[in-house]
Formats: sequence, structure tokens, C-alpha cells
Amino acid sequence: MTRDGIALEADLLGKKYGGRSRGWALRDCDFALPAGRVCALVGPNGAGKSTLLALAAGLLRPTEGRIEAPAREHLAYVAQDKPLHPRLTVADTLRMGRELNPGRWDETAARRVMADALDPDAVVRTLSGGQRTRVALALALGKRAELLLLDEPMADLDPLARHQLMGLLMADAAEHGTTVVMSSHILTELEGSCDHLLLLHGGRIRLDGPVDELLAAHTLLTGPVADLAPHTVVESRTTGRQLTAMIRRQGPVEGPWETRDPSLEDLLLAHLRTSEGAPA
Ligand SMILES: Nc1ncnc2c1ncn2[C@@H]1O[C@H](COP(=O)(O)OP(=O)(O)OP(=O)(O)O)[C@@H](O)[C@H]1O
Repeated sequence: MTRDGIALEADLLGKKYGGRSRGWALRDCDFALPAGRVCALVGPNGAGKSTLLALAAGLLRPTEGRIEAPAREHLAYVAQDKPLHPRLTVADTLRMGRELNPGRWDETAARRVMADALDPDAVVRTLSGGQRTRVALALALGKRAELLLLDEPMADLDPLARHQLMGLLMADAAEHGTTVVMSSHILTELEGSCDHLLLLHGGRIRLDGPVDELLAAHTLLTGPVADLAPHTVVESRTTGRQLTAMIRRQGPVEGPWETRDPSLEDLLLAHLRTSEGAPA
């Protein structure tokens, strides 16, 4: 159960796997995602994104802390490898979705995802990666969940299918007020579709908040090398006497610099590059 107005909440969440690695996959994660947001979950390989999504889906148990999500029947989870029953046909898979979600199944949403892109009689094991993604997304949207947890949902799709399905997903989420948490490495795909950001690195949250607030708090500046205090320098590079920096502002920027507002991609790249050197 989650608090009113909150779709997903973590409180000092930590996950340590057994086996040889025995490291913390996630540590001290605290966040509260408001309902109705489309949240990008970003971070380098091994940052803990899939672990966080699996914990949210209730498929893993936290080692420490807690994560609160809607009950299983109110959430849909699409794992990175899109597991489906290999021997069923596409039509049988959707029929199974309908039967497993009585009274809630949204046939129109599921069909919209399928469009005319797939033969209903095709057997799942014969589908390409992108075609399996389409079936998995059809099942997820058909479930009419409050919370959609999508682990790199667009990774296998060709550019046209990605564009079409991303648009469809965003329109569906907006129409129904669904909360979406979507991990992705394709930063351009997130621009314009996500309004909330969670950036993970080394199992810890490095950035969390509404995209517009995070963008408004940062400035890209270029100019002569100088002390940037009192601002927080996220990333800086110097070429000769020229400085280029991404800062998190503390008050107005005063000085001989040219400034511009960062794009989401600028912001993510700067924080990802900085996190590389940060202690995990
Ligand atoms: N089943 C497992 N057993 C042991 N360690 C695991 C297991 N799954 C993940 N890990 C470890 O936990 C850490 C986080 O992995 P996770 O898959 O959550 O990262 P990710 O951000 O989703 O990465 P990617 O972008 O590559 O998908 C990694 O160090 C990984 O090796």
C-alpha cells in the first residue's frame, strides 16, 4: 500500500544479492514518486535499475528498508527480457491476459499496441525481439494497471515502432493517469515524454525530482576560468583559458559567462559523467 497521492515510495531501500558478487546492488534509496508521473529511471550499466524495478514489482525482497507499491493486481511489470510463454500464439497470449484480469482487461488498449503489426496466429517463440516487446506491452497496457514498471521497454524496437509505441504509451498514461517508471539508456527517447527523473549510480540515487524543476535548477555556462562558488559544479571542463561547466545554481549567476538552459540530455550526461568518479 502506498500513501495517498504517491505511486511508489522507497525508504532506505537496500538490496544485496547472494552469490559471489555479494555487493550492494542498491543502498539507502529514498524517494516518493507522485501518482500520475512518467518517471525516467536512468543510470549506467549495473547501476541498479532492474533491481529497483523488480523490487517495486514485488519479485525481489529488500535486504534493508522498504518499498511501497500498489498491490500486484494494480501494477504491470515488463522485464528487460520480456518473458512470455513461448508455445502460445499471440492471440492466446492476449486471451490469457484477458482471463487473468477479469473485470479490468482493456481490450482496446491491448489491440492498439498490436495494431496490424503482428499475426495473431504467430507462435511467441518465433517472434523477433521487437515483436515480443509489442506483445509484452499489449499485455501490460491491457491490464489497466495504476503503475507500469517498464525495464528498457523500447530497446529492441526499430525507430518507427519505438516512436509509435512511445507515443501510444504516453497518450494512454495521460488519458488514464497511470504512473509509469521506465528505465532507458536512450536519453533522447526520454526528452519530452518523462516529467520525473530518478538517476541511479552505484546503487544510490544521484538525482531525483520533477524534470522541469531539475532543469530550472541547472545552468550551462562557458567563459573564462574562474571560481564558480557558491554554485555547485556538477561537471566542468577547461580548454586553455576557457571553462565550460554545468552548475546547480545557488542564487543568480553573476560573472563574465555565457549561460544557457540545459536540455534533459545535457543534464543527464553531465550527472552520469560526474557519477563515474563518485564513491558508490
Ligand atoms: N541475480 C543477481 N545476482 C547477483 N548479482 C546481481 C543479480 N542481478 C543483478 N546483480 C548485480 O546488481 C547490480 C545491479 O544490477 P542491475 O541489473 O539492477 O543494474 P541495471 O542498472 O539494470 O543495469 P543494465 O543497465 O546493465 O541493465 C550489478 O552489479 C549486478 O551485477
